[in-house]
Amino acid sequence: MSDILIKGADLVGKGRSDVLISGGRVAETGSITAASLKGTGAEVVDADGLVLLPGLVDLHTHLREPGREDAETVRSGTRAAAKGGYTAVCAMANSYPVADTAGVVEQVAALGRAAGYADVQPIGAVSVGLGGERLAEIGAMAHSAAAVSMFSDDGHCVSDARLMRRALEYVKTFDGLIAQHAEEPRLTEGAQMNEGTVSAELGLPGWPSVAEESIIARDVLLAEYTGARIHFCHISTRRSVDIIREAKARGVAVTAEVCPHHLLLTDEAARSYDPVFKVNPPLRREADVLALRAALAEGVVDAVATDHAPHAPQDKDCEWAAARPGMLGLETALSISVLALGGPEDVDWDVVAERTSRTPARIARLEGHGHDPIAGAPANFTLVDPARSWTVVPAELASLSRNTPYAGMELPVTIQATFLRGRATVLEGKLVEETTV
Ligand SMILES: NC(=O)N[C@@H](CC(=O)O)C(=O)O
Ligand SMILES: [Zn+2]
Ligand SMILES: [Zn+2]
Repeated sequence: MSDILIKGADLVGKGRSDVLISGGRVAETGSITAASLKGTGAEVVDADGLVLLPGLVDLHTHLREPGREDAETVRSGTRAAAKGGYTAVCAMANSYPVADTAGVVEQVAALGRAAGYADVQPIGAVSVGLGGERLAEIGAMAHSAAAVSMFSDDGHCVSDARLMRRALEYVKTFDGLIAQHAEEPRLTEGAQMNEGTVSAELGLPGWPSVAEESIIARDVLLAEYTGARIHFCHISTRRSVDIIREAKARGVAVTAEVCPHHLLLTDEAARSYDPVFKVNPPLRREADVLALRAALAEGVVDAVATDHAPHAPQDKDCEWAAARPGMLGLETALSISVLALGGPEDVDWDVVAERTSRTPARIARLEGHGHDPIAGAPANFTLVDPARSWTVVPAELASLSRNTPYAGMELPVTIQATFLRGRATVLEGKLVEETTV
């Protein structure tokens, strides 16, 4: 692997510098001339006008392998991740078979290594088969080669309070984390979209905010009682933010993520009856979007997570009620995050780095990720052009699926390059086709 000299990048928005990468780590920063490197064979990457960020880390990715390789594979999903500026993704457990044993999580991690586009950290299921009844082999997954520290039944809520209590007590023994999909199932039976005036007008059964908020309130109390860490997936309402803010003020070990689509889109989109806008939790009201944006800027919401949820055409190109919930996210997340945090000209890149990389890396205990470019740091970075916008063309996405809600939209900022431990996975905005680990 040859050395790489990144010339003239704006380091996390704090000023221009060169960065020399050698042996997968940052060797040196400052002013480094190409001439002084003569003979070392360093590849020079011109980063004039580009912002260098720590490689993005996604706490919530559905890679669909094993089981639904028609919608996504570990390889196609991590290629989408690299294109989106990600160097690490946490793979949700709702595959077929479910990732509820050491064997499955080890397989997913191995597929990630073989593909070589981003580090894949498997998330283990909380309950056997996501059934919500018996704890999965949490200890075996934690102690496996995949070293699982995050557990989630995502797609389903751990609605049984006793099971949640036991799961929290268990993961606390090894500093693990439960990531909860907060949805009280009795309040969302048959639900199709956010419960409100739009659902009433469209005649679609509603998914009320309180179904999310009541579980978050309960689980904050269980986390406080057990002293364990809890993380809330894809929070979508203003009152969820309030509950989390209050819990944090009391010192409860709670963290939360928000998805790009909940920072931009509202339930008005359902008027099109286009199932591309069907997602769980559903798109909410403008007031929720604004509260989530403010909470993300403030840090009450700790991280942006994509909830990248690829679906095959037959599961999306059908009537609204029959369609599966979920939308693509990896290739558009940074653009939407920048929009939600003030737009490309006013955004604080340090806040972007905090919410999309450093904090999620800390939450998932991914020690090699979320580091700024200082000497000795692992070279997991992405280079962003803040001045170049792009138009989302579904057919051009690296994902195997096409269910993006942003088709045809012009979005700010483009990913120019991504480096995974000093090796380019994306260069000049394009995937590097040969990746050898
Ligand atoms: N978000 C979704 O609408 N769908 C997710 C499941 C989930 O995140 O709950 C999926 O796996 O498709
Ligand atoms: Zn979920
Ligand atoms: Zn999900």
